[in-house]
Amino acid sequence: MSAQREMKEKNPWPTPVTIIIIIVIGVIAIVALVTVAVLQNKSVPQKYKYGIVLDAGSSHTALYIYQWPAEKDNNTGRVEQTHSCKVKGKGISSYASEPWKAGESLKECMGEAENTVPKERAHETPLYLGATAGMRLLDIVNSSASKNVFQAVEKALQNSPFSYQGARILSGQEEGAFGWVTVNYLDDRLKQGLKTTGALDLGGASTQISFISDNFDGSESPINSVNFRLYGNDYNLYTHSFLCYGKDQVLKMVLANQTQSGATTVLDPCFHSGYNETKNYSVLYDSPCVSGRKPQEAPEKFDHIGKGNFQECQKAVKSVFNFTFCKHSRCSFNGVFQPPLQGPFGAFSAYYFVMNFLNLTDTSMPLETVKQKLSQYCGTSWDKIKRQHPTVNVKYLAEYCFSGTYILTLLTEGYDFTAETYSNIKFIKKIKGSDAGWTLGYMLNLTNMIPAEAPDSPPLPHAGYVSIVTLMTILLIGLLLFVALRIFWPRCSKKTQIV
Ligand SMILES: O=P(O)(O)OP(=O)(O)OP(=O)(O)OC[C@H]1O[C@@H](n2cnc3c(O)ncnc32)[C@H](O)[C@@H]1O
Repeated sequence: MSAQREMKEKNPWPTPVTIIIIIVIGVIAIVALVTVAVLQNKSVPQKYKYGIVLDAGSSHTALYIYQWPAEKDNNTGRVEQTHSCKVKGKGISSYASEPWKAGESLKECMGEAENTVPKERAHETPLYLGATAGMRLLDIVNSSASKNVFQAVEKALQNSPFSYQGARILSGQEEGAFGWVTVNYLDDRLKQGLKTTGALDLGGASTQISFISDNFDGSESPINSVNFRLYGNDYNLYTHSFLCYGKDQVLKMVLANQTQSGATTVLDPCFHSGYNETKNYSVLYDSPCVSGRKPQEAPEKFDHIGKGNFQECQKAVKSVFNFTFCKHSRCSFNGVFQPPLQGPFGAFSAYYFVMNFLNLTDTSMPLETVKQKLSQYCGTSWDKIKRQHPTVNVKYLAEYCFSGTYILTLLTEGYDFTAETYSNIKFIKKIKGSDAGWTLGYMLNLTNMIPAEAPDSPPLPHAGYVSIVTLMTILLIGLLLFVALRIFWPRCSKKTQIV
């Protein structure tokens, strides 16, 4: 009896039971923590928000749908293109005489947008339409026709389930700057504050060049300067848009230069030998880029006959650039200021379509070789070209010699890329699944998706945080168990000895 009392005084708890309880609690805690960690890190179905931009270009309209993670609205989620749709037919500016058709033309792509954006998101999905050089030109020659086209387009878009935010003509400066934002956003250069890529955009009616130059602070030519503060970095961008220097308008200008005498036959070095089409003077001179030069005594039609000569084509193309006047320290052409070229460049839209067709996107190829290959292509007969490419749109096919020659002339003579700096250009269509062009930059700007300051980011990602808490708790429980065993185990041993 006294021995039993002594034992109870020395060892007041039922030691093995306590240990078992501690172990069970410890195991339950570990299982609970691991379960929480696993569940927290399990991917849940992503919810997205959407934005839609219609690019109403001179040659055609395209619709782009962008998406970004819904819970990352605070400017940290990545915006990506999820769908695009090419509107059938020509650009909206071609509907000047029957504006209602401009609205009608958008219906099919708007239908695709309704099928892509989840119904419950539609009412909060912003929808924008931006028109570029085609509408800029129409606005110059016939501003009331331009207004009518916009009215028709607005009517069609207002009837959509999306949150329509308006349709307007972008300035050339905006087109250049937003193209630059798109390229650098998609390359993750803005968020990380990396050196930026310049943007070269070739459309049907205008062309843009935009880049950051250490030698440009905007003071020499303020109209070419756009200032941005993005993710905490300041950018002073040089940008210029050349209206009428898109490839369709330059083709008109080159042909206009060759038809000044009002000839009935034009032997054109930029078209393949064997090419022969009868064309209308009125169609050739219907644009404000050439209309002032229409010969007075022009017949109704002319025979456009190909000669297929690259060197002569280069001369013909060069005639549309004016290098004779420059009131600045340096100019590209037509008296437009341009600082020295700097950095890598992404060249997209028609730059890519044309160079890709010609198999000339590899800019590590010496410039001379590129010219030789193009010269060979231009010298190929029209019959052979058609036979080699039976599925390619004949209008494009007939123009690739001219278009390639224009691109090389614009880059080298116009912008001053040399044999050395030509390799700084990369011909691109898409970056990480999104088309290169002004539309994404435009939407990012209008939805304030790029903050001026770098957003505060947590020191650890969520998964890392959960893992560390789990690890620390396991270590703590282990330590507790260890201490408990150290305290109680000797007593247990002693107890057996006593008993
Ligand atoms: O910016 P603007 O000047 O308004 O023009 P756009 O928006 O219509 O210009 P795009 O980038 O859509 O197209 C540029 C040009 O490339 C032409 N184009 C489109 N696809 C092409 C292809 O596969 N091959 C050759 N040319 C193509 C198109 O007709 C235009 O002349």
